[in-house]
Amino acid sequence: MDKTLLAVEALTVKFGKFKALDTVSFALQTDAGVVGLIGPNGAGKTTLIQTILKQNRAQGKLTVNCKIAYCPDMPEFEKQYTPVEVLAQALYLNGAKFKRQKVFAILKRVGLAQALDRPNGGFSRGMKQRLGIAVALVLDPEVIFLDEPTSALDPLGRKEILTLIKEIAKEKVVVVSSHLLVDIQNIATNLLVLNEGHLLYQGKTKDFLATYDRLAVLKLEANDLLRATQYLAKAKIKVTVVKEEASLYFEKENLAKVMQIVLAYQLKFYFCGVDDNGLERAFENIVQHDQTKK
Ligand SMILES: Nc1ncnc2c1ncn2[C@@H]1O[C@H](COP(=O)(O)OP(=O)(O)OP(=O)(O)O)[C@@H](O)[C@H]1O
Repeated sequence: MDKTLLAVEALTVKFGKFKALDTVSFALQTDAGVVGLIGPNGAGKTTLIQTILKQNRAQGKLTVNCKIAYCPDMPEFEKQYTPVEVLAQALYLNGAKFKRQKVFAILKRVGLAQALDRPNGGFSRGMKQRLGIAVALVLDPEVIFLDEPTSALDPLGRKEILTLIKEIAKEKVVVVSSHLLVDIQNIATNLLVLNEGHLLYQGKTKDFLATYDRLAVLKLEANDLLRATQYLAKAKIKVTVVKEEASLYFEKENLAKVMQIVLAYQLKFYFCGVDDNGLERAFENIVQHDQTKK
């Protein structure tokens, strides 16, 4: 049965008179998978993580029924330490025993098997990110918070870390805070959406997209853009034309009709469907219509 690992009720955090978090309530169950924690700059994401890690004074109720680990956006370690030594130190500082087999297994899992004996001072950002995740994993948490895990990485490094996060989330809850909404859309099954200290949404990513992003896109060869616009207008399908992208945006519910027209008139197209930017559009919509704003 799914267990509640962590719950916050009416959590409020003030810095002086300013409320960085305002009566935030949510719960994380064991089956939450990857949870995307998203919100504009200053929304309160870091404050929320720090408060859950008990680094801030807060009003409200915080219930933690599990072990939690945290990895910052740019993890740094004593430069001369090898990954094995970094993990040994983390275990030592947490009063846990060093188990060679376990440490090696974790370093292999995060993709550092080839760098076990190298001082981390020479590691790339991606490797340091992996080491940070390994440190979090070695403490056997049930929930891991990752702050901006892909922001400093190149596209390949980003992809690898996203795959690793999905893999870890098969057995743990991974809360990922990020501004890279395409990444979040790709990995998060659930979302926490914050704006100006208020929690605007918690729930499934797919329900969030269904509610706040109603658009699908047809990407065409530029020569066929005009023809496509005319045929769709004739079929009374409302579209938004983005000429520079040779794209037409329309309501998702018209997808089947649009496909029929595309095929019937043999329009040359690259893509027709729901794209990777849905979360960005949905996020803009919910933030723009935030009713909690005074
Ligand atoms: N120690 C502090 N003292 C005063 N104000 C603070 C403190 N920490 C955070 N704040 C304020 O609280 C608000 C929320 O900040 P927080 O860092 O949690 O936002 P965030 O969502 O993590 O933003 P970003 O995406 O920019 O990292 C901001 O207005 C910030 O200036």
